[in-house]
Amino acid sequence: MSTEKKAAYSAWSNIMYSMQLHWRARPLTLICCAVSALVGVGVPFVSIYMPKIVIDNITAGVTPSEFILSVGLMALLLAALNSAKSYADLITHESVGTISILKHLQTVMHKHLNMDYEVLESPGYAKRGEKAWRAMQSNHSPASNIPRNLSQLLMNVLGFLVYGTVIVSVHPLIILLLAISAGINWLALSRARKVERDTREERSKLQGKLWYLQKVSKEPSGGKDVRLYDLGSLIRGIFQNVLGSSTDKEQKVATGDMKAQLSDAALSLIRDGASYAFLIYLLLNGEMTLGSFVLVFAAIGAFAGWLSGILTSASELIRALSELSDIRDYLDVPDLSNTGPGHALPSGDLLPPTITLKNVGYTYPDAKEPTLSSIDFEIKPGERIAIVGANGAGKTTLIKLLCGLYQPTCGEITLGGVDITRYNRDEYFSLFSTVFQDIHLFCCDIAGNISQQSPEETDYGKVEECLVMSGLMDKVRGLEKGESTLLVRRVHADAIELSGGEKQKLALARALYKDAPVIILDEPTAALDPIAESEIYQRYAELTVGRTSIYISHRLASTRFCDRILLIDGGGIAECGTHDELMRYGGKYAEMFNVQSHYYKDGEVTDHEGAFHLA
Ligand SMILES: Nc1ncnc2c1ncn2[C@@H]1O[C@H](COP(=O)(O)OP(=O)(O)OP(=O)(O)O)[C@@H](O)[C@H]1O
Repeated sequence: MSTEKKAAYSAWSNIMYSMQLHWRARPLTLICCAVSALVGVGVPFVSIYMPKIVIDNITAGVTPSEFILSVGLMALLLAALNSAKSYADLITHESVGTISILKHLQTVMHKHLNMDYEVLESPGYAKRGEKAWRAMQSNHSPASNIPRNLSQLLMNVLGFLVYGTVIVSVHPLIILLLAISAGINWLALSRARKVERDTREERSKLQGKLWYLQKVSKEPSGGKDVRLYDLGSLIRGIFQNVLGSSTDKEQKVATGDMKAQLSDAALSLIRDGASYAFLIYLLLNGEMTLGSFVLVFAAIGAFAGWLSGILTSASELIRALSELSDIRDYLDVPDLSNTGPGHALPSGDLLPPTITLKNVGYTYPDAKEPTLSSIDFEIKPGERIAIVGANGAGKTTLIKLLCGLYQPTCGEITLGGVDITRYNRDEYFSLFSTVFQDIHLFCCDIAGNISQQSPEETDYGKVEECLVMSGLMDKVRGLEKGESTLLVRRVHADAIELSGGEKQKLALARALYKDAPVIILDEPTAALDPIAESEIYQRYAELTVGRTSIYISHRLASTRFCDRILLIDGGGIAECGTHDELMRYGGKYAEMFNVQSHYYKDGEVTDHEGAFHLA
C-alpha cells in the first residue's frame, strides 16, 4: 500500500507535540517542570554557597548579628527552594507519565477503532501499531516522560552555566579541561546511542515476536491445540531462541552504555584530580581566599554531575522523541476512504439501492496475484443473491469490497449510480447489516451485543423480536437474567459462555436489529444444528423482506431460495443464474451441488429437486 510510507518528525515538532498535549491537559505540570529545573540548580548552588558565606564572614570578623542575618537569610532561601522543589517534583512525577500515557492510549485506541479496516488488517500497519503500543506501555516509558526529560536537560544546562561561571571566575583553564573531558564523554555516549539506534528496529521485531508468543501461550482460543498437539515444547523452544537473540541485542546496548559510563568515571577522576590540584596550588600561593576555595572546590565536584547530566538527559530525550515518533507515525496513518462529508445517501423510496460492480478487481497488499479481477454485476433493489465457490475463491473478499471495508484496486463499485468512495465511509457502512464468519462478542450484556448501543438507547422490544427471529430466544429465556446476561468471561466474572452456534444466532440477531437496507450473511448457519439451520432457511424470506440480501454458503441447497446465484471461480464470476438455470447449464455449480446432495440422501437423490424442502 503506497500509504505505508513513514513520515519524519523533527525533534522540535515532537517537543511541541508533547508540550501541547500536556498544556491542554494540565498546564500546571509544565509550570512545575520549569520550576523543578530552576530550583534543581538553585538548591545545590545555595548549599555550596553557604559554607563560603560562613567562612568569609568568620575571616572578615563580622558581628554576630551580621553573621546570623546573612547565614539566616541563606538558610531561609534554601528552605523555600527545597519546598518549591518538593512540590514541583511531586506534581511532575505524578502527572507527566500519567497524562502522557492516558492521552496516548486514548488517541491510539481511537486510531485503532477508526482507521480503515483494510489498513488495520495490513501487516505493515499492524507492525507500526505494535511499535506505537510498545512505546506507551507504561507511564515510565520514555515517550511518556518528555516534559521531565526537558526539565532535566534544562536543569543540567543551567547548572553547567552557573557552576561554569563560578569556575571560570577562578581560572578559564579549568573550564577548558572540563570541556575537553565533556567532549570525549559525549563521543563515548554517542557511540552507545548509535548502537541503540542501529539495533532498534531489530530489537523491536524481536520484542514483537516475544509478545506474540506470550499471547499465544495465554489465549484460551489457541489453548486447545497447544495441549492436544503438545505445542508447549515447540513454543517454549521458539520463545527461548527469540529471547536469546533479544537478550544478545539488549546486552549489546547495555555494554555500550556501560563503556560510556566507565569512560566518564575515568575521565572524571583525571579531570577533577587535576582541577583540585590546581585549586590547592592557587590557595597555597594566596591567589584565592579560603571561602572561594571551598566554593570552587565544591563547584568542580558538582560540575561533572551537570556535564554528565546534560549528556544523559539529552540522550534520554533523543530516545523519548524517537519513541514518540513511533506513536505519531501510527496516528498519522492516512485514511484511504472518505471520512469527511460525502454524497447524500439514498433514502426513502430509493432504498434498498442498486449496487453495481464495474470491472472490479482486488489484490491484497503484498500479494502477487489479484484475488478478484474483472467482476461485473448488478444487484437490483431487494434482490436475494447467493455467492458460492470453493474455499479461497474470494467470496468474503467480494463482500468486504461491497460493504466498503476494502477499496477495489481496480474498477468501481457504485451505489444508486454513485461511486461508493464519494459517500462518507461511516454513512455508507450504515447501509449494511453483516454477519461474518468470525464473530466477536463485546463485554456487555446480550441486549447490548444485539443493539450495539447503551441500555438507555436500546429498544428492548426490538431486541426480543430479533432474538425470536434468530432462534436464540429459547436460550435467553432459560437464563436467570435473560437478555441482561453478561457476555465475555474474561471481563465479567459472572458472564456466560455461548456455544459457536449460539454466537452465530446472536450475530444474526445483531444484523436484524440494525435493520439496514442490505443484509450480508457470510456462512451464517455453518455452526447451527440442522433444525436451527432449517428454521433460518424457512424464515429467510421473512428475515430479508424489504431488503437486498447477499448470502454466502457452502450448503448449496440453501442457495435455492435466492433469486440469483453467483459462482466465484478463478478470481471472477464463472457462473450466474437461478438454481435451475445453473443446474441445467451443468457447470461447476451443478457438479458441486450433485456431490453435496449425495451426502444428504446417501445416493438416493440424484438431482436438485430432492435436496431440501424449503419455503
Ligand atoms: N487479509 C488477507 N490478506 C491477504 N490475503 C488474504 C486475506 N484474506 C484473504 N486472503 C486471501 O484471499 C483469498 C480469498 O479469500 P476469501 O476469504 O475471500 O475466500 P472465501 O471464498 O471467502 O473462502 P472460504 O470459502 O474458505 O471462506 C484466499 O486465497 C486468501 O488466502
